[in-house]
Amino acid sequence: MITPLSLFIDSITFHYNKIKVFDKFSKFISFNNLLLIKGDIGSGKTTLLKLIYGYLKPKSGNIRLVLNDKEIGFDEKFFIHSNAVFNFVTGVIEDDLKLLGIDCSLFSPDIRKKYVYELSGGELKKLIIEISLSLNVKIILMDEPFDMLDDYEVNNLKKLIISSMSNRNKYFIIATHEDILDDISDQIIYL
Ligand SMILES: Nc1ncnc2c1ncn2[C@@H]1O[C@H](COP(=O)(O)OP(=O)(O)OP(=O)(O)O)[C@@H](O)[C@H]1O
Repeated sequence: MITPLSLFIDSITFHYNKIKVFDKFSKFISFNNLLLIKGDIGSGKTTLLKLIYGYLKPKSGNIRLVLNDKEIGFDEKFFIHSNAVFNFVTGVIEDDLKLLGIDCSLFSPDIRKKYVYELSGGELKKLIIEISLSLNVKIILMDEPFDMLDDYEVNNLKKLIISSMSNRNKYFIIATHEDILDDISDQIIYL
């Protein structure tokens, strides 16, 4: 049986210079597999995801993910950017796989020998999602995962998320303006 993951957002305030995104925002949510973050354009979905991951720090308040009474560490999470190019450090896919400590043979030479710029936006997004699933991390955070994917790929990605939730015991926190995952989510934060 899966153990619920708890997200504690305790009175956080965050702003970019003069743009205030969160003002003493609080939320406590416990979920089994999939938490969605939804809201209008510019409502703060990406910012909240980055705060949960730890890319950004709140100016005040605090934010924690807790599993089995233990706070989740930075190395137990993986963040997938809305523009997947930002997930690749070296630009050579094989070198990035090595950096992440991934067995390169899991990926075909046709893919791993390529440079990031040789893949389309959709191909790159699929690749980074496959990479994240092969990592030994519990929690995968995704920012707008369906951008740049066609209908066929959107459905494949949904199937991949469903199978990873049940077979690999992964937790997903996904910021999206799409409704495609609503029916399989445990909880939704609306901003
Ligand atoms: N690096 C930044 N510097 C300044 N302002 C920013 C920065 N990033 C985001 N913002 C502003 O913060 C607010 C929230 O942005 P955020 O990207 O979190 O929203 P979002 O809900 O993810 O938007 P979208 O649906 O368009 O992806 C917006 O008003 C945006 O203009």
